[in-house]
Amino acid sequence: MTGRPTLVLASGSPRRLALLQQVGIEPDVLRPADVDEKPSKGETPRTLAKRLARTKAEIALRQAERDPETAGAFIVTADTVVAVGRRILPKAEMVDEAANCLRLLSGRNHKVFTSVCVVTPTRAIRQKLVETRVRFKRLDREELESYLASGEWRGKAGGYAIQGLAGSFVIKLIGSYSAVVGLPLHETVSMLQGDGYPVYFNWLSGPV
Ligand SMILES: Cc1cn([C@H]2C[C@H](O)[C@@H](COP(=O)(O)OP(=O)(O)OP(=O)(O)O)O2)c(=O)[nH]c1=O
Repeated sequence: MTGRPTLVLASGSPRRLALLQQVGIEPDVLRPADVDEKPSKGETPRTLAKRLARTKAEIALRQAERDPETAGAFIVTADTVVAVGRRILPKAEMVDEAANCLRLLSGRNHKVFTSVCVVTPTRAIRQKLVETRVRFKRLDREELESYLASGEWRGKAGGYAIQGLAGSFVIKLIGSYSAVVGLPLHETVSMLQGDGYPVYFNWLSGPV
């Protein structure tokens, strides 16, 4: 027993776990919620991020209620979508997809939409959407090829990870850095805290 409510992080993203841990929050259970991430016809990037974060929350809630360890637990889910205008970039799994993404992002502004849901012990679903504008430098062939060779783009929305090598591509960012990595920390913490999760509990025992 930890003396605090149970927290489920319904995500398979190691980045989301690391972000929560960065602010002293240690999920008790990691249980990814699998959803079909394909955009619906005509769906905007913003609507897609909101829909997927919410669907993950609904699935995670159903799973949580079937397990006595997690019934009534806090649940956190999120979804990150990268877009150039209305065009939604894929979560790059193949090198060609990543190359196409990076060519689109090179020398331009793009937007990263991250939506986060918190399911409360009373089973209310709170949700926020964070929009961040990112400007990339122009990437020449050598930069592009070296980045593709690094493999850091794999499994990342838009084919890059700002927390790694691609951090050097960013000229300007307006919004939330943590939201680009995958979880907006300010919004997540304020929702958890607003519903009574003791966010500062672990801070009291010194450096994390
Ligand atoms: C843009 C960007 C995305 N990403 C990652 C965060 C997410 O893991 C991923 C976006 O895909 P998501 O579908 O949001 O998340 P996921 O499938 O990886 O994890 P889960 O649904 O289980 O929570 O891209 C970075 O790590 N850095 C970045 O700079």
